[in-house]
Amino acid sequence: MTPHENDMLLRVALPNKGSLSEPAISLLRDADYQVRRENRELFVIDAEHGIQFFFLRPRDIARFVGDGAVDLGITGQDLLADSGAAAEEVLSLGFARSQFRLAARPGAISDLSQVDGQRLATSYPTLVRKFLAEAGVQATVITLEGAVENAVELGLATVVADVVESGLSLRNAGLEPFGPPLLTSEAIMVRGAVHRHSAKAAALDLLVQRLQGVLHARTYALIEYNCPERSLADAYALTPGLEAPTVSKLAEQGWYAVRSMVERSKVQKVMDQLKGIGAEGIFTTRLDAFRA
Ligand SMILES: Nc1ncnc2c1ncn2[C@@H]1O[C@H](COP(=O)(O)OP(=O)(O)OP(=O)(O)O)[C@@H](O)[C@H]1O
Ligand SMILES: O=P(O)(O)OC[C@H]1O[C@H](OP(=O)(O)OP(=O)(O)O)[C@H](O)[C@@H]1O
Ligand SMILES: [Mg+2]
Repeated sequence: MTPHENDMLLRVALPNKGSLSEPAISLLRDADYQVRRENRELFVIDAEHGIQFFFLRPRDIARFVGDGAVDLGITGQDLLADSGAAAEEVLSLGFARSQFRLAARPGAISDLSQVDGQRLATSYPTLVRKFLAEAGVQATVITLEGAVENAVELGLATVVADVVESGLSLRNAGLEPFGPPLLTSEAIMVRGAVHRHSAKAAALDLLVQRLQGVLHARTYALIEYNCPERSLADAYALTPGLEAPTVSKLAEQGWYAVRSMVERSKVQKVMDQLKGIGAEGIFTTRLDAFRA
């Protein structure tokens, strides 16, 4: 492919390391895109789908999308907020879920107002400065690349503001979160201003549709059961599905077969409840792929 032909390709930025990288790549693989990196390539071309995938630092992705250097990218809501980029969120991806919290030594600081006049370490200075300004709190913000929790032990700061998932990193550093989370975050797909009628728009729409399908297939299972006529209304309420359950008459008088989508995380509970209203032969099937 010549450089000119590359101009026709949709440019998609993928995180090259960190918490977002592996799940982002496996999401695209599940949607049948060619994102295999053999030798640490900086980009790969999926010619079949008209896409050039760039592997970039997670922190730079929102900016590249906002600037129009790439058309689409996977990043985190917190990274997008910190970048200040004009990128539009198009899809939540359901991984890299975290909160962004303030933390300090237990007993030292327990309330946002006490942050006033303190030294605060973070890797998200723009996000933190905005939050502090809105809260009317003044603090000296110290920007670090990572391992922010160490800043207190090192005497660099009394407060940290960082990503918290399990809370283990904070506990290991002898720190405790306080105050409300600055935000909750998860991985997202962001887009810039792709022209609606360009060839790229079709590739973009297809990609978003496919990813939505994979996410749906990961979230839902198909549930099927036999239900006595008297319990049908209860059954619909328990398994409303995405639109409506499919119901067909069984050969046995007064019985119906019901098929519906159910959230995977709720399968066992829904089965208990279906049993409770007299349903029988209840089973679920995992979805490989899904399209609304
Ligand atoms: N431990 C974690 N659990 C869940 N999400 C996380 C975790 N650490 C970071 N994230 C999220 O991952 C996204 C990417 O952050 P980042 O690139 O800093 O990842 P990282 O795993 O911290 O990588 P690095 O090793 O480069 O610091 C952010 O949206 C952040 O909220
Ligand atoms: O609450 P936890 O489950 O412990 O996860 C949160 C930690 O994970 C990330 O750190 P990472 O390992 O990416 O190192 P970093 O601080 O250098 O980014 C994040 O920056 C927190 O430190
Ligand atoms: Mg990190």
